Amino acid sequence: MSVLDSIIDGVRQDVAARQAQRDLQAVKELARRAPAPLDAAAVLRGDGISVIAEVKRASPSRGALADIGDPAELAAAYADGGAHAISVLTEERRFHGSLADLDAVRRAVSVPVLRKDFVVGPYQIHEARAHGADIILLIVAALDQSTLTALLDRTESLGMTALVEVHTTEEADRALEAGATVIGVNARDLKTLEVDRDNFSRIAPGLPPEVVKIAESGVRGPADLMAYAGAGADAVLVGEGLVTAGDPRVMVSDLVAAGSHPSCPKPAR
Ligand SMILES: O=C(O)c1ccccc1NCC(=O)[C@H](O)[C@H](O)COP(=O)(O)O
Repeated sequence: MSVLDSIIDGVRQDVAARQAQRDLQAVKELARRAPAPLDAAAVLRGDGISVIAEVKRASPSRGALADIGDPAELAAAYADGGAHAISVLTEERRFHGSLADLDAVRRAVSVPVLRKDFVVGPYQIHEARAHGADIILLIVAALDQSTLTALLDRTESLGMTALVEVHTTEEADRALEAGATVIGVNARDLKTLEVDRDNFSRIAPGLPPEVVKIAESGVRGPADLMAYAGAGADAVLVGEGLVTAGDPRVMVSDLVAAGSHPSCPKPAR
């Protein structure tokens, strides 16, 4: 079984357990009562290269990454450093995340918040909204085409932004066919877990100019952000580099400064 398949297997079990406690209608009702979502796509396509800073406790490739302490404090430090959005891993078994982390981060920051998980059905989208998320991750490799399209439509019907993640040009074509307007190219191969930053420059130039392009994984400092910017990124998503940094606020601030420097390339629209 591949790493992705085994993660999805656990996620399906965990979603079923939560749904047995609180059914879809109840979660939809909580989502309806949540404050309106922020326009994350507008934030991410703004001036300069946007930085999405991730609350990431552990990963399948590295195991435990850092004792991040209070996720609210970490997220507040990211926002203080100028992060344009915060990503929160909520998958429990391999990333040690939780919906409690999402709640804590939502309360701590006013920038858009991404629920980063392995979405397999509509329940998790309403759940994300109920917990205050503005953005949801949809991984093309984990979804058949009709499910991807239905989940994208469901996300947009709730006023949220779907970040559709691809790893290959074929997946990018599927994302576009489904109607994705915000596409993340992940440098981490989901089979080998190897990070290849050049994956972005192989795929992003083939995406339409109006699509918001996010370079995911492998950013360890401003030079990586600049390289992604040169290949057409509107935004970068950074996890491990930040949670293992001595001072995450300073590292975010260095990334934001690099991404807004006049010498930093920005995609022409
Ligand atoms: O991080 C992993 O090991 C991983 C393994 C399998 C599926 C997804 C995985 N990571 C999720 C992500 O996409 C990253 O958390 C995100 O892009 C940030 O990457 P990084 O800055 O390299 O931590």
